[in-house]
Amino acid sequence: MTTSNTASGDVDPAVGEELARLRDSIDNIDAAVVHMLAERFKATQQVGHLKAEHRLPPADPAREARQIARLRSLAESAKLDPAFAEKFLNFIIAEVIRHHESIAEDTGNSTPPAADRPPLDGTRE
Ligand SMILES: C=C(O[C@@H]1C=C(C(=O)O)C=C[C@H]1O)C(=O)O
Repeated sequence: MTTSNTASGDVDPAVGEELARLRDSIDNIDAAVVHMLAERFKATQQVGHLKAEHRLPPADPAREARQIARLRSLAESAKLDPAFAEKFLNFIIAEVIRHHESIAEDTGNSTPPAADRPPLDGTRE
């Protein structure tokens, strides 16, 4: 078996260089994720204000179901675990819904609990 550590306990310089190169790449990706999330939240904040203004409910479960199906499919194509992609999207959406609820409260336009909400596509049973 090859070892990447020297007798003194230091990491082999070649391994250290490879680790640093990979970590540079990870740092760039993390920065891109943060910037993309910031842009996404800017857009969802606008949706939150639009919904509050028009007394629409903060959450739209039908839209979420479509997004999850789409993201799972994209994840499969990209060889990313679809269950992880779904959990990640749900985590973000939960935060967005919290923002929308607080925008609605601040606007004085809170909507009734989910069971009493009309569907967003305009259909009523
Ligand atoms: C942003 C919206 O509001 C909520 C948040 C969503 C999201 O973060 O993608 C999707 C659906 C809604 O539950 C929306 O209705 O489009």
